[in-house]
Formats: sequence, C-alpha cells, structure tokens
Amino acid sequence: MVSVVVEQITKTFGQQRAVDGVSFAVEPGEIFGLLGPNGAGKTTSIRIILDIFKPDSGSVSVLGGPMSEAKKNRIGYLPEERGLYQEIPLERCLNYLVSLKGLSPAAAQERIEPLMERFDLTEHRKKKVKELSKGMQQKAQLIVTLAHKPELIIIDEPFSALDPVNTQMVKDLLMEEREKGTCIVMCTHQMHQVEELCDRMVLINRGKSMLYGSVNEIRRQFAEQDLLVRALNPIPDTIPGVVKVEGHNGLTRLVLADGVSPQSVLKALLEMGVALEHFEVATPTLDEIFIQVVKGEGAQA
Ligand SMILES: Nc1ncnc2c1ncn2[C@@H]1O[C@H](COP(=O)(O)OP(=O)(O)OP(=O)(O)O)[C@@H](O)[C@H]1O
Repeated sequence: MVSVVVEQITKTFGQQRAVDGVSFAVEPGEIFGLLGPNGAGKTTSIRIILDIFKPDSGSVSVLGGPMSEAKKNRIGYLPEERGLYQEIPLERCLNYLVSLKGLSPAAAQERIEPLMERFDLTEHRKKKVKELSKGMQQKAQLIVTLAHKPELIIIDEPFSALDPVNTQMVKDLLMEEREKGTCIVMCTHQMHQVEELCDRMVLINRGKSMLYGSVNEIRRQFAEQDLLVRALNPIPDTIPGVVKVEGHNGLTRLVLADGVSPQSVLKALLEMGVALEHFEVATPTLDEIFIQVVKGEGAQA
C-alpha cells in the first residue's frame, strides 16, 4: 500500500497560487524529500496532506484512502511552528502530548522514557519546557512526533537547532524508522542531508513540481560532461576527446568534447600510460541542482 498519493493538487490564497498541480507518491520504507525555496508551497502541500486545508482541486490519499480522525493517530507530524507547552515540566508535557495520540498515560510514559534517555533529556525531565535550550526543545518535539510509533512521519526541518552529535542521532533514528517500513516525508533546506538520507524527492518552485524522482537518478540527469581524475604520474595536457584539463580541489578536471563518453577517455588515459588512482564522472551536488533549477536555468517538469 502506497502511504501517500498526492494527485494534481492546487491551492490559491487570494491572488496567490500557493500550490499549482503538484503530484507525488511516497511508499512505506522510504525517506522522501519535499524540497523547494522559501514560499514554494511545501507547508501548504503538507497541510493539504494532513487535511488541515482542503485543496481547490486534486486529491490526496493517506494510508490507503481519505484522511480520518483515526488515521491521525497513525501519523507523526513535526510542524514548522513548534507546539510544546512552555510552562509545565518536560516530562508532563511529553506525556500529555503523546497521550493525545490515543495512548494511556502509562503507555505514553513507557514510550517516552527510552526516547528521553536516547536524546539525553532524562536529567532535564523536571525542568519547565521554557527552561530548555532550543536543541533540547527540538529533541522533545521529535519525541512527541515519534513516540506513538506512527506509520507515516511528516517532519519539517528535523535538524534545526541540533548540533552535529544530535543531528547524527536523529539521522540514525530516521534510518531505523525507514528500516522498520515507516514512511517519512521530510522538508528541509539542508541539501546535503537530503543527499545522505532521502531515497526520492520532489522539488517545488512557485507551487509547481520541477523535479521528481530518485535522488541519485536526478543527480545523474544533471551530471556534467566532466571527469575528475587523479593519477600517480602526471596527467598529459592533451588527451583525445578532452577539450580542457584543469586543477580541481586536489583532483584534475577533464572537460569532455560533445558526444565523447567517459569510457572512451578512460581507455585513452590507460593507453597513454596514466596510472589512475581516482576516476569519477562529476556529479553536481543537490545544492547546485537546486540553485540551477530555482534560478530557472534547468527546469524540467
Ligand atoms: N494561510 C495562508 N494565507 C495566505 N497565503 C498563504 C497562507 N499560507 C501560505 N500562503 C502563501 O502561499 C505560498 C506558499 O507558502 P508555504 O508556506 O506553503 O511555503 P513553504 O514552501 O513552506 O516555504 P518556507 O520554506 O519558507 O517555509 C507563499 O506565497 C505564502 O505567502
């Protein structure tokens, strides 16, 4: 069963077309990136998926059909605007919010304790939420998102305010959830996290879907006609099929002539006696692809 199917959704606020014909599907056991610049329509799309907004047109299926009150307890949502009660102790706040997902206070407590331990929050459990640091509050919010063992997790900027150690901890947790077959939809502006974590993605710009598919496939589509090589002996200046040879971060970048394949250049290098240590087809980072697409230089539907 596909966890989320979004088909041709549109939403307009006044004159503003916030979402304009966006479609995508997310399977169980995958981490899916919902990406786009500020104001692209990501939060609006999430709110439509969660039935907070009705779309003007198009349809959404969540966990096998339309959203229902019962289904909301099978979803974990980490919203952009965080919703912890600031004036009460952390443990009470967590227990209350997790109980809202259909667990008894005792069952909620059983789920919360190991997560507080894992997130190094146990010693802070008696502190009022407002006395916790931003990173601690972020971790607490993640506990609320995950403790009821949702089948679908929708998270907006899960790594905000987290240091590298906590970021890694959250990444490990998300990868464990994926292993268990949970479906994870993640909004983030941190493209290197998407490269590391996401299986597939959609990139929205001005409400429209610009790129959709496997992260690796999208990166390959944008691969340049360049090779990055390093050798034990000097790399010749003139190589058949190569129009430019230049230094690049400790490697040598070979710019290929139109229509020349990386394999033919590899063969030429070996025939010229180059002792290769490193050979790769230069793949742009998602950051570079994001900027290229959003600036309108490489838009693909
Ligand atoms: N409730 C609303 N009323 C009016 N306009 C809205 C409303 N919610 C969103 N918009 C507009 O819709 C567009 C998309 O906003 P949205 O919040 O979905 O973007 P986003 O991709 O989540 O951006 P960010 O990365 O900055 O969070 C923006 O132009 C925004 O001003």
